[in-house]
Amino acid sequence: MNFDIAYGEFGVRPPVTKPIPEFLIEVGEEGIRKLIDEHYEAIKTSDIAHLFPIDPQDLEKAKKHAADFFIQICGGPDYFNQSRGAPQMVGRHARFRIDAKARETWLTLYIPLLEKLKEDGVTETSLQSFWNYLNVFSLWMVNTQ
Ligand code: HEM
Repeated sequence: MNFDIAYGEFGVRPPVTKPIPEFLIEVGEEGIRKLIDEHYEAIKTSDIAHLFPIDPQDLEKAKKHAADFFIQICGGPDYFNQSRGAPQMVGRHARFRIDAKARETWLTLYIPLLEKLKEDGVTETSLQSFWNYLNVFSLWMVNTQ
């Protein structure tokens, strides 16, 4: 697996490829919810913690919305559209100051979690595809220089 982080020019949104369907098939909806939960838990002690909700109830909501989105983008039911409406991810992130370093932290926190999924038997092809999606789409969320 290649968990290299791509760097782009500020304001440029490279084309994104969705994760392959095998990722959801192998990990399952509950597995994706667990992955997102662990990512948010890891964020709590990182240098991007200040961007995220402190209130436990708000944090649980944030986890649910994010997991709904990832299940949907991985080819599952459209939970996010049903509960939140059109994704409009760039717009939803606009009120947070996300710079290249914040994105790098956000992405890096996924690496040990994906490595753990590999140990659990998820194929490298699926994990690579999910990583590639995160790697490229997270560039879109960088809104601060
Ligand atoms: C692949 C890239 C990303 C995806 C798909 C993604 C997805 C999401 C989704 C679905 C939500 C919930 C939006 C809502 O329901 O209103 C969200 C919220 C949020 N995201 Fe991201 N995100 C990405 C990258 C990032 C990055 C790089 C950062 C910052 C380093 C970030 C910070 C946040 C914050 C602060 C929230 C608000 C949490 C809350 O209060 O609900 N995101 N993101």
